[in-house]
Amino acid sequence: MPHKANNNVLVELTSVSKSYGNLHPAVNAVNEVSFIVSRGERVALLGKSGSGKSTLLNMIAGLDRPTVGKICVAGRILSELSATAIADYRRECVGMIFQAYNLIPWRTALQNVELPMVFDRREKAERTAAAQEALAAVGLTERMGHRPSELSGGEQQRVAIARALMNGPELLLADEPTGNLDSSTAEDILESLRRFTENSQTATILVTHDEELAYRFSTRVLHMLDGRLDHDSGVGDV
Ligand SMILES: Nc1ncnc2c1ncn2[C@@H]1O[C@H](COP(=O)(O)OP(=O)(O)OP(=O)(O)O)[C@@H](O)[C@H]1O
Repeated sequence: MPHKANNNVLVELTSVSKSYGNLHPAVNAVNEVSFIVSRGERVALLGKSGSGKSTLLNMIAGLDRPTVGKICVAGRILSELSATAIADYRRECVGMIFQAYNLIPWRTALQNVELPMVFDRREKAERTAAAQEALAAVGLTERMGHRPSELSGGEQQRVAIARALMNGPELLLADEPTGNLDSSTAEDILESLRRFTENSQTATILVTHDEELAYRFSTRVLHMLDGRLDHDSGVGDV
């Protein structure tokens, strides 16, 4: 029977490994990892410090390349893309959020959110309106003119979410996004991320070492251990 393509598959990793062979002894940060993420899923990558979570996320983001193995996202095989095509992939397909927010300190919230649209064909006024709408969606209408140092940690992370969603990504990647936040602010942030996957054409992969958070947030938890995928549990399986 001919193989039937599953249009729901957004991310597919096949035997992905990453080693830092120039070090002695060589470090196998990620070892033979394979998994599929379908549209509509919220997946947590859970593991202890050093288990390879960030390395894996960065490879899916196109920030780093596997030593061996294949990563396919939204029909693009990342290892076959040129540097320009990887930049297009990152801009068109991926939104990324980090624990440290990574906002530009001398720019306002609005300017930070407008930033990913610099290559956009839209008029400046249209881009500003889109950024205002994104900030309103995360509840920051009153804070648009503030710089990061004038915002709380939770507000800064919401600006980072608005920025990550600005180009309409299919895949949202979040690396310990609530690591610096108190629990109630963290819950607000997770709620914003959950809303993203309400549109079933998208998916989120969230890296965390916090087991409770992983199960609370996601529909599926991938356990990493020493660079390997230890097990894969649907929420409700445990
Ligand atoms: N650029 C690098 N050069 C050499 N080794 C690296 C590099 N980046 C990561 N590693 C090593 O790869 C392994 C996995 O690191 P990684 O940051 O992916 O783990 P992690 O699970 O995200 O950890 P944490 O939760 O502490 O961020 C670690 O042993 C780390 O020391």
